[in-house]
Amino acid sequence: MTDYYYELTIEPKDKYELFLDLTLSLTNEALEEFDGKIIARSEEDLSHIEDGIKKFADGINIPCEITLEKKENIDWIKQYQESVKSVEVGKFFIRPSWEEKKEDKIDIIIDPALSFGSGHHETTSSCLEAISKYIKENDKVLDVGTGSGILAIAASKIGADVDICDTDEVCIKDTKSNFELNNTSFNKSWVGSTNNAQKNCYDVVIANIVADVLIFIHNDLKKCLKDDGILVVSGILDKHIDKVLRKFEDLEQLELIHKNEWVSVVFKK
Ligand SMILES: C[S@@+](CC[C@H](N)C(=O)[O-])C[C@H]1O[C@@H](n2cnc3c(N)ncnc32)[C@H](O)[C@@H]1O
Repeated sequence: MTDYYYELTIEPKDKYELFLDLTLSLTNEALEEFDGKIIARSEEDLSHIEDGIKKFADGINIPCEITLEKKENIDWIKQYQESVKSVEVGKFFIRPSWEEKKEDKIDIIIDPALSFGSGHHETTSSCLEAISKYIKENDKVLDVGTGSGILAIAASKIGADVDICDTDEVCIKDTKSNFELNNTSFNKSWVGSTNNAQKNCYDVVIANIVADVLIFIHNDLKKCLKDDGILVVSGILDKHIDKVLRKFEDLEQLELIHKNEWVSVVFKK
């Protein structure tokens, strides 16, 4: 890509089609037509076309405004990449694949995609803090509502044995490719929720969903936990925290993490 491109704008006051045909015959570039104007863009200088059109307009005595501008080329891919930033949370450094890893942190690569979970959102970063603190090697972990798979990847990088589920099939697909990208693996995956999970099976269950869904699935979340197991629930707006806490009153509350208006809670069964 060159640093500059040329933009030629032709605005004939009459016989528009004639000018259009002539411009088409003079360049191989795609033309834009807008508001009675013909616009050609090229990384090559277009002054020979400007001259030709001027001579033609003078020859047939039709007024025609012609401007040729040299404009700066913008590298849109570079601009987009610069807008996607890495983030450091707990033991983890989450980065897009085009950024360098950080030596003293556990490396997680998540490229922007449709599924939720880049590490920037308060709910995800609170879960990553909880994972840093509560998950140990060989723990059996279930990530409910895995999204991009970021939390499951984090747990697997600590050495946990991870299962994943999400009601959205696309998320399961994205999670699989993100696991490959991170050169790590999970155990089981399914499209669906905690009602399909094995009972009394997990040392840690993480669910970053929303308050209403957490309330709806609260019994299943508890059932799949082992006795003494840890449950991390997240995605709760602070105005809904009381109604969520009421559903988990039978568990011991270990920690409540508040980030802006978002609350996450860590319980022990
Ligand atoms: C806020 S995203 C969390 C993504 C990721 N775990 C993170 O922490 O960034 C919530 C995810 O939960 C999924 N989800 C919604 N309802 C669910 C349910 N009842 N059971 C399982 N997953 C659900 C959504 O499809 C979405 O991918």
